[in-house]
Amino acid sequence: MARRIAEPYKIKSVETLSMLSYDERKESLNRAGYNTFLIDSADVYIDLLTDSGTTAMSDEQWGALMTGDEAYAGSKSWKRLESAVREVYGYQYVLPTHQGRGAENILSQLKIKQGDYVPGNMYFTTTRAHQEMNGATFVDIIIDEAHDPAVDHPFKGNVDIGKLQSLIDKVGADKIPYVCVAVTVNLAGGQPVSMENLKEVYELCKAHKIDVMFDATRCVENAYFIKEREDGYEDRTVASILKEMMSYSDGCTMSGKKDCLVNIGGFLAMNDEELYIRSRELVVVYEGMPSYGGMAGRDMEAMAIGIREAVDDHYIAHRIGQVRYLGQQLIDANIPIVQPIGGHAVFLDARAFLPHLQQEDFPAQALAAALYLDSGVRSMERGIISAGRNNETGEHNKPNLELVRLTIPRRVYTNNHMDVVADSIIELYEKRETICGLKMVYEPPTLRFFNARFAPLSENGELISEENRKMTIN
Ligand SMILES: Cc1ncc(COP(=O)(O)O)c(C=O)c1O
Ligand SMILES: N[C@@H](Cc1ccc(O)cc1)C(=O)O
Repeated sequence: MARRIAEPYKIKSVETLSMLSYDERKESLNRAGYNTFLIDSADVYIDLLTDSGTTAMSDEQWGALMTGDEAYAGSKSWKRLESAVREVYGYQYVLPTHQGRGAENILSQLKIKQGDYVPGNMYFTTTRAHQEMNGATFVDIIIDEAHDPAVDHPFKGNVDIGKLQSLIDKVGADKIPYVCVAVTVNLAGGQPVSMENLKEVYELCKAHKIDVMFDATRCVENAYFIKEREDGYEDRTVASILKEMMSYSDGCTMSGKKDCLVNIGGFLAMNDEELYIRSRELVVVYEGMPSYGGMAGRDMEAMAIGIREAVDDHYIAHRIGQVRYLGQQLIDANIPIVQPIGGHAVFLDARAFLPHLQQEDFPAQALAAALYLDSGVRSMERGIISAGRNNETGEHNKPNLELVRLTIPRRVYTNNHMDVVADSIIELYEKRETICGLKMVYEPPTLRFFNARFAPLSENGELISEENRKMTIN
């Protein structure tokens, strides 16, 4: 029998969870326009909206907050953060930003010219928004398998080298300022990229003098999958695998709110001195001095420690193990989820869960709302709403993946919480045909998923027919 792994930490401080009744949850969902982004956190029982900034910090991180150097210039805390990034990721130059999109903004402004193309292994919302705002067209070069939730592939985040080569042949290397490789791929289901693929992409790009910039947001999780799944890496530490991964890139943008184990922060890193000098100019304009970049000294202290804690082999094994613990319960109950289970989240396949709904009825949005109603568990739509509209035609973009993301915060919940989530989803699946679709009643022009509002399509205005409301908690 495989031995089970327990949390590699013990709990020192706790936060009480709120447990609303069905009627209270219904009211809250109504107020939020059936959009889980708009539900008050005080009304949420188990919050799986995101793994971003929701990490529980360690006692060492909390302790280090007191040592933060809040100097406007030349902060000691910045020096400690810079050393951690250099040591753990291996890049030469580092600039702090308030979070990941601060780094994306600067990179996109400096590298992209009107009419350029930025290939990437599936889009991410904020990343693509910055690329497009600077005049580029995003081109998806992920392998086809990534668009099929049911296909099993150990490295579903891989770049399709053929697609990248065709784009270079078609538009020319001088129209491609950089290739953006996400490790892991959030919207594909937290799927990793293999070391072999990273090497191939880097070699092809170098042959055409194209830069490779990683979206390193969940790079430690990616390194762990390489250790587990790729020949020759099983005996290596995650730290050494991570460093090798990063050597196949020219720089990265980083949202520290994920794999740096902090609640806020980010950075832009690179090896090219000229790009660094130009980026430093923009950091001053958008973020602050290059020795704090939108972060307090104490935040930089916490991040320097988090960067090192994240590459602890016990931490990362438990982290991925907990996501898998939830996913496996759903697989065992025949619930359709994206397979294999990814690094930061379990993704429900809403189309297969609610086959009676059309994609225009927003099945993933409806399922996320129904899950909240059933048990107070908050998740996030990652489907047609997140994909937005086509800039030219104004039509909805219709992604193949219509998913509900159950994102597990780092070091926050126990496996008992995962059991509660699994029970609720399994019960919802049993009464799935009683869940109706939604119509959008308010649509913001950009990143609409954050603030859009919806209403149930049923005649009586109920999302789940009342007689079927079976509560996990009340
Ligand atoms: C893959 C990925 N890239 C970039 C970002 C942007 O980071 P931030 O939220 O810190 O701006 C996020 C999360 O938002 C992300 O998940
Ligand atoms: N990156 C974070 C926060 C976020 C969520 C949705 C977005 O589209 C953009 C940002 C996440 O994936 O959860």
